[in-house]
Amino acid sequence: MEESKKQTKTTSRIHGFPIIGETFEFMKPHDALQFSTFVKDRTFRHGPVFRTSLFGAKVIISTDVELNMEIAKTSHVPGVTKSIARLFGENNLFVQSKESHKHVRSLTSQLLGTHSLKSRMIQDIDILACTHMKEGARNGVLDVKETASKVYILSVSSHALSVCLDNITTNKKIGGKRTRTLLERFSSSWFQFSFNVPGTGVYRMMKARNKMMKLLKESILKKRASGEEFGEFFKTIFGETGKEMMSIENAIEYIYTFFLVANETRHGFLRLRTEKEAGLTWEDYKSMTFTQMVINESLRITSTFPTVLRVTDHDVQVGDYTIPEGWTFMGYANVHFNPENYDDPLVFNPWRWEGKDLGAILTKTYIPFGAGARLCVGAELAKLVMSIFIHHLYRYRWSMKAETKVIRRYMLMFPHGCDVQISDDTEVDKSAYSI
Ligand code: HEM
Repeated sequence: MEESKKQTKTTSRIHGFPIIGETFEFMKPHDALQFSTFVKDRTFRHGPVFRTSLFGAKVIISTDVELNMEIAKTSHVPGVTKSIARLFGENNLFVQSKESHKHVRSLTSQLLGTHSLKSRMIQDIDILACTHMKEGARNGVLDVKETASKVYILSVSSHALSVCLDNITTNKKIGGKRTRTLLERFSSSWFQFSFNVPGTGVYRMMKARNKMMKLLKESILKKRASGEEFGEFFKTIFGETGKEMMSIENAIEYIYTFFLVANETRHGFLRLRTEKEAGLTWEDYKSMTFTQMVINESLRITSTFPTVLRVTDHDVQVGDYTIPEGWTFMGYANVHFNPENYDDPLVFNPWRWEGKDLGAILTKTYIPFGAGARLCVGAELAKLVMSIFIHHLYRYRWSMKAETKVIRRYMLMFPHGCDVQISDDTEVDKSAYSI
């Protein structure tokens, strides 16, 4: 059957130049709290589902909630650009096959699930957030994005990746500064055409990736050869019984995935330096009701990017729409901005969450972490880190710098950094502070 006949309700032709298609319009920076003009204009002209061509791929963009949910449930293949697929690697179990994906998701749930957060990670996150904020207050300035990224990567790494990180941060050939440079190569090249030729961002990114992978492999093999006992993370991924659940190559790509996702790849590493103080408990976290209302509202209103990203592996029929096999599908969370679901949807109003289930990461009208088989595996961790971060931040006097600007160019961007002025010169009665 011809494509045009198959797609009964999408626009009849793809616009833009050959190969490049509409990539440049799509990637134009826009206000982070608004949908891109690209999506708004085309939805207005062609309806909630339309076709386009981006980064050399045939793409369907949808703001139709039912279609988005159906694709999320029935399509397993992640919809990433070729440059991202290259970055994550061919052996990456998250993308290799349905079975390998199921396997790594189940491992990741053990590593980042509620039990692990509750029993171990909450304390590290608390210490890290507290330490970095104290240091920021001493210096009078705190880069919020960089600090949050450090908290993510270090809280995961202190249990999971410490073997590798130790080697990477102490490695003589590629010490701290070089490592940072390697990591900086990535984020700017995520959304690019996939030509891997010298001089391009993708080429530099792939070189950096190969160096990082080499270091990770060296670290694991060294640790194995030393006969030292592996920590819990490696016992989980390699299995306790000596029967390997994952090859070294797969394990390295798996670990590397977390470098990329948790770090968003452009921040340096700091070590845990403080002694454990009497920290937050799970009960404290669960009682931060207003903080969680703020987080839910922030995730609702900032979901101006596609949260369901797939390549269809079969024809999908929903109502009048038929999405043909092999197309990249980008599902936008328009449902967050529908006045039938949220009164005055463009207003930031945490109180709308009062009395709702604040722990839910997915409902019919709330999809900031995606849905279906590829629902974000870091969602619980993300919410915990954000809560603890806000909890500590509000113990200081702080204000955004006037020049700070947040834009979206598919990814969130902070062209003038994300610094806040911060000091503990405050008369607020901290003992009475509870959010
Ligand atoms: C506020 C923070 C975060 C947001 C809004 C977010 C959002 C998302 C979204 C929309 C997806 C795609 C789901 C789909 O296609 O249906 C996703 C997938 C994923 N996320 Fe997150 N994420 C966040 C934080 C994290 C963190 C902290 C980690 C790990 C440390 C993480 C790891 C992953 C992984 C591994 C996947 C792929 C899952 C799979 O393919 O099975 N995310 N995330």
